[in-house]
Amino acid sequence: MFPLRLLRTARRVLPAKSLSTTGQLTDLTVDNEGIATLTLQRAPVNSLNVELLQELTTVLGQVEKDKAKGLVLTSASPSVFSAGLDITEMYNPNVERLTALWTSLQDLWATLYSAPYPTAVAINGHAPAGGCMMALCCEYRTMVSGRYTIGLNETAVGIPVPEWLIGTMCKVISQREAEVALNAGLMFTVEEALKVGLIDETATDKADAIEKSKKFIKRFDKISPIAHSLTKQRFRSDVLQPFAKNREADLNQFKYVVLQPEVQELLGQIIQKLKQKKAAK
Ligand SMILES: CCCC/C=C/CC(=O)SCCNC(=O)CCNC(=O)[C@H](O)C(C)(C)COP(=O)(O)OP(=O)(O)OC[C@H]1O[C@@H](n2cnc3c(N)ncnc32)[C@H](O)[C@@H]1OP(=O)(O)O
Repeated sequence: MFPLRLLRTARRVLPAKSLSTTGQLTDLTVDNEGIATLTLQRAPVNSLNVELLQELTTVLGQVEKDKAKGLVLTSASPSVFSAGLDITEMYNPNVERLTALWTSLQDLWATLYSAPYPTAVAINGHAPAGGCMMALCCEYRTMVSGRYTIGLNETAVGIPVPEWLIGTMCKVISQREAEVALNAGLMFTVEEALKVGLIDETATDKADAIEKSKKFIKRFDKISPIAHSLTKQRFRSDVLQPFAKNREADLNQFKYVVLQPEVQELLGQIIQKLKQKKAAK
């Protein structure tokens, strides 16, 4: 039996900006056709800390409650969609905070992946790890052309890719392409991402990416919300259902791995490298 929240029975078309909210770390606006745009705005690189993850999940709940026609996800940064999990949250962590980080990530993934409204993403810059995860949850991906990269590079930072995220990736690109990329933590250029189907189309700039995302959302104008949401749910339930059963084990595995001395050492080196890179700019 599907949870009731996954069924969508009606849309409301609201006046422009009527749902507009500005949280600290995100911004939500709604245009005059009822399409919501959710912008990540945690400078400098939208790295996902506990607060950003929780705010995103709360805002997605609001988009659902207010029956927006659909959602476009994007970022306020000129060159980074999201740098993935905030590495400083995983280095020398407080275990309670580490638990909150992973459970908040699980909540965000489950909420966005099972969103009953149409979702699209305007990827306006780099999208490693958690950035790629958010993009993969959406039904349509447009990425701005440029020297950006996208992919699940978790193994390169010492973290195994969780099963639910492997499942999410394998719904988008072939299992073979996913296995090769995820085992080695490979990132795709925009051209490579288009070739393997990780993104659906390229855009010239952010405005173009948002326009293309909205065009995708408008495809559903003549589709019944209940038909869309239930069909989407049926495509995704084989990833969502095992996740719901294994959340606790998934959390324990993440904490076990992150707290290993060699993973802590690697995370420390990555933080150091990022600092040196900044200093060399
Ligand atoms: C769904 C996840 C499931 C499993 C778990 C996965 C674990 C992870 O997600 S680990 C994170 C993986 N992310 C990365 O490996 C990306 C690391 N960052 C970069 O490669 C680059 O920063 C960038 C390509 C995203 C952007 O490059 P750019 O030149 O524009 O900016 P920088 O000078 O490198 O960085 C600016 C600033 O931001 C800090 N920073 C960058 N990434 C992170 C991060 N992931 N967490 C925390 N902080 C980050 C960087 O240190 C700089 O900070 P300062 O301004 O204070 O020096």
